[in-house]
Amino acid sequence: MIQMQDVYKVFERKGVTNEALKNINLTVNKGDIFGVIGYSGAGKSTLIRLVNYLERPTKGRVLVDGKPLDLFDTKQLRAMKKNIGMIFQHFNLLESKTVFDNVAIPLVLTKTPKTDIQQRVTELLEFVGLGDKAKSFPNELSGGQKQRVGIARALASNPSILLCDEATSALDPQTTRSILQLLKRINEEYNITIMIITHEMSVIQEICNRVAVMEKGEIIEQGTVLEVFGKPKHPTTKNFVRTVIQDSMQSNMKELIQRQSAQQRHQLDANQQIQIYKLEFVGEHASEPIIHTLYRKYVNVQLNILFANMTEIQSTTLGHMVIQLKGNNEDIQEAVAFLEDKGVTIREVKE
Ligand SMILES: Nc1ncnc2c1ncn2[C@@H]1O[C@H](COP(=O)(O)OP(=O)(O)OP(=O)(O)O)[C@@H](O)[C@H]1O
Repeated sequence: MIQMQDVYKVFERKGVTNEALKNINLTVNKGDIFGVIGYSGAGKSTLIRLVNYLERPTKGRVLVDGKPLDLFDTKQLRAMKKNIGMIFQHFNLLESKTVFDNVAIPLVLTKTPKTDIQQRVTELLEFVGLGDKAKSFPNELSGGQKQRVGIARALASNPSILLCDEATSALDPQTTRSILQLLKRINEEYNITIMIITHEMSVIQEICNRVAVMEKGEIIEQGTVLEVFGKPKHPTTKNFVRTVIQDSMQSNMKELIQRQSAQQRHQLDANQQIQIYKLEFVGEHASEPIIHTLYRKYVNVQLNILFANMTEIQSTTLGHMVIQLKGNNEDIQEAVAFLEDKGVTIREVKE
């Protein structure tokens, strides 16, 4: 478990003060794959570097497995660092050493017997899918393979925590996916807690169970991935979510519908109206035939689906829909009440 309590980090250089982290409070539970997302300069790298004490907080406390790092002596800090592996965007491999020797580095540093090193490195290379690359040099590998070496090296000392600093940012989408799947296996099979920093929401969507969104050194929103993707509150979070979930129509579609609705309104009977609503479904509501029931039950209301999208987050379906309801006000309100009763979040869209 990793905890940060009221953490601040201020950098001072040549008389210039830079408040990189402000009032950070977060808990990463054992077994989590915890994502931290933010734009460049938000403070993500500084935050993750506090966990293995590459940076020290100016104020506040970082605890690993309930123990405050600021109270550790040198020996305890060394043991803590052994317990925390880290992988990097640019892999940080030694070009002059073979794949085998790169993975062996942490074990050589801790004076592990040669036979144990041989066994452990061979086992790790098999695990990351590089069993046949032991004698290769980093410049003979693809980006994805280099990151696999980085992962094997980070696992060499049997850590219980793995920190990933933009680990897939230099990789193409397909390679990114395979590396993320490998991280998921590490989390599940070795029960390693993972903390990932990224600027890509697709990374969070793919493997994280919890997420914190950072902006200008602060955490502006955090929660389960389902909560944050389902109901983002802060405008920056909404922008990130929109990069992976299309929750509304494109603007040219909106204009077309506005024009059509305006024309239809001219032809309405005196007591009729047209209303447009945005619906959000989460979990089991997304799989129930709610719209079908609405259509069958409220025969005086004409239903028109203008937009629909379903996304899977953490094995739960998230649905977004825009519908047009035409009828008299009372019937429309009854239909809306039915949807609310079914747990659908519904909001009228004003044109
Ligand atoms: N060693 C340092 N000395 C001075 N300022 C620093 C130092 N490290 C980071 N900063 C500053 O702290 C702020 C946060 O930087 P950080 O690298 O943590 O952000 P980030 O979200 O990881 O950005 P990026 O995605 O671009 O790496 C920035 O304004 C940066 O210039």
